[in-house]
Amino acid sequence: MSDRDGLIWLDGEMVPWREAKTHVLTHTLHYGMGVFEGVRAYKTDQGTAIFRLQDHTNRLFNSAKIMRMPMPYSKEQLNDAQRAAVRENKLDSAYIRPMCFYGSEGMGLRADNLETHAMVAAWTWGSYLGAENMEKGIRIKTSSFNRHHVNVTMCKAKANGNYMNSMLALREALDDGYDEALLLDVDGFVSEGSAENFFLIKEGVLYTPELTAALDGITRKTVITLAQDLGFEVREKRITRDEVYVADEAFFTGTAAEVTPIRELDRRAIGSGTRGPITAQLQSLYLDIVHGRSEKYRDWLTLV
Ligand SMILES: Cc1[nH+]cc(COP(=O)(O)O)c(CN[C@@H](CCC(=O)O)C(=O)O)c1O
Repeated sequence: MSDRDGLIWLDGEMVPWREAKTHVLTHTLHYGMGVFEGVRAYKTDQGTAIFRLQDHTNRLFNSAKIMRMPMPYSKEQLNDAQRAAVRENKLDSAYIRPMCFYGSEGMGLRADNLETHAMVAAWTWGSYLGAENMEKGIRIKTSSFNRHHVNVTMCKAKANGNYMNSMLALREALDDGYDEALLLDVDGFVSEGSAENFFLIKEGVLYTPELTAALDGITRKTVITLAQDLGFEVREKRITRDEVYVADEAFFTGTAAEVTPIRELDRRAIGSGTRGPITAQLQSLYLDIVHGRSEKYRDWLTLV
């Protein structure tokens, strides 16, 4: 990722991509206390637009607040940085990664002179779980790793260090031949994917786990709104893995994953074993919206 042309926003300046470096004694590199976002910009007939930019920036600031990381920039500055990262790199569509981290001002857990730095990079990133899987659906397994207990790390913060749990779960799933992991919470109820929120559909009703150990996903919020606008009932509840086995449909949501159908959990086909009809309807509407093809939800788009 480091050897490419382009520009990265770093601490208020656009710097050449290859020069956007940090010291090996960067505190976050050692201890994982940093916060980040995953944001997508899409090509629309009015130009390139970022989906729910303000919501993502709000969550970034909330994550920093939870981690008690002082933020040296305003929300407006971070919004402008994300728009600039897409625009200055001349990207029609992009995955945008804002990240705030502690620098190399000090080492050790007791370092009291740390400064928060901020970077924003943007690059082209296609379908997160494979274009063909957006129709066929993915195969997932229940992970042997639980999602964090809500009082171990802070699950409403999109914090760098939380993603060791995600990587352990995802790598186990991939090694076992699956496309993604489904993580249970410490009580054994379904929480979320390694980088996605989870939904199932049973007899026309959508169910999604109560947030607790899961990230408060922006795509999850979006899909709940869309489903309700389409007249579907959406319930947040504790979900067991075997409720997924006998569900009619299931899917993941996320900025990177968008709306990705799940066709199988733990070698049990879900419903017909492919993308279900309600999943297809929500996926199609979501993709119309992010590409600016829906007037009703245009407020969610910010032109770069
Ligand atoms: C743990 C987790 N849960 C749910 C979500 C969905 O949240 P939202 O994007 O606001 O709908 C994400 C986003 N995962 C981001 C990082 C992916 C990565 O591989 O890095 C993303 O989708 O951009 C998570 O990381």
